[in-house]
Amino acid sequence: MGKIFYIMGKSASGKDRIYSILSKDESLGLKRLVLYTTRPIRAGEENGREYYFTDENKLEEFRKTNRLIESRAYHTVHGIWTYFTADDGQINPQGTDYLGIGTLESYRKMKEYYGEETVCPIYIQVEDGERLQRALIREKQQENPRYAEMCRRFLADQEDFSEENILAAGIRIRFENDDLDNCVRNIIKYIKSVT
Ligand SMILES: Nc1ncnc2c1ncn2[C@@H]1O[C@H](COP(=O)(O)OP(=O)(O)OP(=O)(O)O)[C@@H](O)[C@H]1O
Repeated sequence: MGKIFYIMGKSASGKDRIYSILSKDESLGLKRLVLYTTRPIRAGEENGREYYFTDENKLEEFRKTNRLIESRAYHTVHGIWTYFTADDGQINPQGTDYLGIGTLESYRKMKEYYGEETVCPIYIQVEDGERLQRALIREKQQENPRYAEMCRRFLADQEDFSEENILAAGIRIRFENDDLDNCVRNIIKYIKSVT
């Protein structure tokens, strides 16, 4: 049985960067699990790489056909953005290992759907001040920086990823992303230890 390695962490903790490095590592051979979102595509993103950028109609289609594994709606300053995982045929954890990104809540639903032994959490953490600084630098590089949304996410993460919620989700191991290379090395070691 293959594993689904599931990356989680607060905003700007480095999930996308780490995901990108791990997905390219041939020695791991992880297949990318691409989620769906209704949020607008950001500069530098590509449809089908970070996410499938889609709309509410597609979400409803998956819901009606019972193929919606999990969905979460964020009430952003730009309207409601929904992120979701759908059983669209891309996941067949028989021998293949997958790599995905999600939240604590979606991790819980993934465990319900695929079984606890299949879904392995990779929780990334960064000191708050450093993380906010990285978020701001990243936002400034956008064509239309969304500073209010950045702040909203920073505050929302404090609750969503409270210590209580992290422990309740059953997350026991955490990977510190102060130095990216070192963090990735530790994650690779972990992945190889469970596959
Ligand atoms: N170890 C590191 N040192 C310095 N900068 C980093 C490090 N890791 C990631 N970054 C940078 O921090 C920013 C946030 O990283 P990234 O976009 O990967 O975070 P994320 O967790 O995917 O965020 P979000 O959930 O908001 O999309 C990026 O500009 C990234 O290049």
